[in-house]
Amino acid sequence: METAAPSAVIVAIDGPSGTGKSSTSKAVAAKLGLRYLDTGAQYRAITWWMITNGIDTDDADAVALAAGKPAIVSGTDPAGPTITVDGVDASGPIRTREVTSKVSAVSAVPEVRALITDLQRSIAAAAEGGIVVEGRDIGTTVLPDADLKVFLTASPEARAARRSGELRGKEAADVAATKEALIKRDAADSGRKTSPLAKAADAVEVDTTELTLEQVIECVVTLVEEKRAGRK
Ligand SMILES: Nc1ncnc2c1ncn2[C@@H]1O[C@H](COP(=O)(O)OP(=O)(O)OP(=O)(O)O)[C@@H](O)[C@H]1O
Ligand SMILES: Nc1ccn([C@H]2C[C@H](O)[C@@H](COP(=O)(O)O)O2)c(=O)n1
Repeated sequence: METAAPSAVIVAIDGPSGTGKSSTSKAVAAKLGLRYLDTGAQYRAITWWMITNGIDTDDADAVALAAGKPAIVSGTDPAGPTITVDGVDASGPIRTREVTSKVSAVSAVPEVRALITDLQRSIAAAAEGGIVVEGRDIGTTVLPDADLKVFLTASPEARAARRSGELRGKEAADVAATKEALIKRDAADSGRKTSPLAKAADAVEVDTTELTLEQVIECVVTLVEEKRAGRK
């Protein structure tokens, strides 16, 4: 595995869905002048490609056979991260309900994980000034030598309320449905055989349930600065 330049700081942020990984990672990267990689977006992108190309996402053999076909490219500017599939902007389509409901099945296929993991490692290695990479298996599998590993958690109620807050004008009943959907997705992501959602043994766990987003960002910035100071 290639490694980034010695001065670069590599930060791995993992955790279940809705714990604040993307918001925190983007803000930390922007504050510290680091690149930013949303690995969930890559799994969503390959899932979207499977759907639009008529591949049955529950057929692991078919998904494995097609996995190498799409070209997925991630832009790592924290002020405007991008994702394209075969040159087409996929940032909108990857956030649909259909993709969200199918992404756990596609991301559980070992051939998909092998390809996307290689892509993630090459992006991290190319980030000369350092990078914040967020996902489910970054600290355990993708970048086990990361300088700092953070595992974000939050109660299912807090996560569902946060997600429902994004859906303007919806009924309160959506909070219950959202909570059920995220618990189901976490169970699938934690239960798969290949690099499941898990906290690395050396990760710092941060429970964000009672914290504002700004407090979480400040906490992670401090952890990165402490690591940097320790390396001098
Ligand atoms: N500490 C917090 N307090 C309140 N709201 C928060 C907090 N952290 C994140 N949020 C909000 O919760 C929502 C989900 O956050 P975000 O997308 O960053 O989570 P995530 O862990 O990346 O989710 P996923 O894994 O599903 O992509 C966003 O609307 C975000 O603004
Ligand atoms: N490192 C990763 C990142 C994501 N996934 C899978 C599992 C998630 O349910 C899905 C979407 O991620 P999100 O956009 O919600 O962060 O992608 C994974 O398996 N490994």
